[in-house]
Amino acid sequence: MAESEKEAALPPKEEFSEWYNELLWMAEIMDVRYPVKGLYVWYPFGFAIRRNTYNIIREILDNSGHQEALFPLLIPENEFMKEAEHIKGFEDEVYWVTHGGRDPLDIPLALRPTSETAIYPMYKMWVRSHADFPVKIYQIVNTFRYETKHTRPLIRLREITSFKEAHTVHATWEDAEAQVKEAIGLYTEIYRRLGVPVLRSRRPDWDKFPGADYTDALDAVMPDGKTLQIGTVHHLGDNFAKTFDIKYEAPDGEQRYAYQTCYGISERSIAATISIHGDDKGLVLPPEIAPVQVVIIPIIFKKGAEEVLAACKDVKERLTKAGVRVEIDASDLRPGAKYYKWEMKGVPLRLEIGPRDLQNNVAVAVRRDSGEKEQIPLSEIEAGVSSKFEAIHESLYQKAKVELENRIFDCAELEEVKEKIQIGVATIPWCGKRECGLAMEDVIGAGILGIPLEQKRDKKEKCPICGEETETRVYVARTY
Ligand SMILES: Nc1ncnc2c1ncn2[C@@H]1O[C@H](COS(=O)(=O)NC(=O)[C@@H](N)CS)[C@@H](O)[C@H]1O
Ligand SMILES: [Zn+2]
Repeated sequence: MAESEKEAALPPKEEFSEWYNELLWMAEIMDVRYPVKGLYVWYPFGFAIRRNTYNIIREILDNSGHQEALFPLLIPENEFMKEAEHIKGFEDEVYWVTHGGRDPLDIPLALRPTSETAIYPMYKMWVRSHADFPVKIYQIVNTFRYETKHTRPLIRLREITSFKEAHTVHATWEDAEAQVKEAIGLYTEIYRRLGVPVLRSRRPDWDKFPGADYTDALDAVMPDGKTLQIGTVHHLGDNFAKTFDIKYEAPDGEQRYAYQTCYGISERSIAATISIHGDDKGLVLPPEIAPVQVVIIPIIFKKGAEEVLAACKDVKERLTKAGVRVEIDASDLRPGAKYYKWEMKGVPLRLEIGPRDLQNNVAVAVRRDSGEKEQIPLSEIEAGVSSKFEAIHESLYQKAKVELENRIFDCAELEEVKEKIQIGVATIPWCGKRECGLAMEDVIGAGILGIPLEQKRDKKEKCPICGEETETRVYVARTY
């Protein structure tokens, strides 16, 4: 895209919605002009962020006993329609393929909105004995949901292009429960690697995944105070095992229904990372996912230009050998225009090298997140750069954690909740009864997000609806 096309300025971040849309375009992450609502195009730069992010997800899953596989996109209607709860949950969202060429298909095929009904008929054939457990398989695919709410790139798509879904099988309800806990831990670690702090909570029963016993979720708090569900872990009980007849031979020779979990992350992981770390100048990327981690800017004067360029090339070679993704910007743009361009793209570290720096045998390192400038001796450039990366990641994560803490408000009554959820997440006591929860949502005009997974139950308070004593507080928030 020509530089001139992007002369439009990036709005300030506090105009979050406009900032977000403009940034996806100016940093060349997504092109939203594709002529189907809810479908968007990954630019190469954005796609590199996706690749680096999903490398982290794969690493963490593969190192915890998961295996990656791949199941078909199209699901025959008779399989899709088997689990009543699941259907109810997805009936209005599923796309159907009804023709092959001009011939109507005798069995319509669903485009997977999620893959339980594609995978579990196969699990029925694969699972034989308790010795087969735990099955821990995941796939990273595109899924399709006919979302009727407002679609948004990376946040609410009709084609979810980066849907990582894990589907596990176990002998007992308790084993599945332990797997849910492991998955929550793995997701928390994935988000720590992205510098994104999360709220972890159990969704209220009326908000759980269709066909699940319960749903635990990870939410990020976005700069506008709304929460974004960036990961969910579902305990499926033996509901799907009964529907798809997934049985195993127990040690005592008995045939038993299996217990299952499933858990998913989508490109919302990237939406949260961009939104939480970005600033008025554009992207601020955690080094591990930045497509360009270091940009070298030669400071050229007539005298000594060759030496400077030669030194820049040498630094680039050494950093490349050390596994760093590095570019030299030797274009004829003015230095200020170069800084603008690479700051927009969130390059974590800029190295400036001019004739004086050469005399002192240093490069000037400028951090994208803090703007801090520091000289690094050229002889230690690899170690210097990698320690800068660690400092940047740690500082991004700490800053985001403080920001999150500042957006959680313990409220005493519902009126205060209504006010606080305009800027963040409120907590309020809840007796746990459905009618009180739904009544609360009516009064507040927003949903109960969930019961925090780690909750200090140290004092008795009163449910604001029925007055019953309770030790439980819930998160309440506006959500995407
Ligand atoms: N329309 C959408 N666009 C982008 N991400 C979405 C969309 N719908 C859901 N997601 C993300 O996908 C995650 C998993 O979706 S889900 O419905 O909660 N769970 C499942 O589908 C289960 N089968 C686990 S994979 C959600 O937590 C949310 O982060
Ligand atoms: Zn109550």
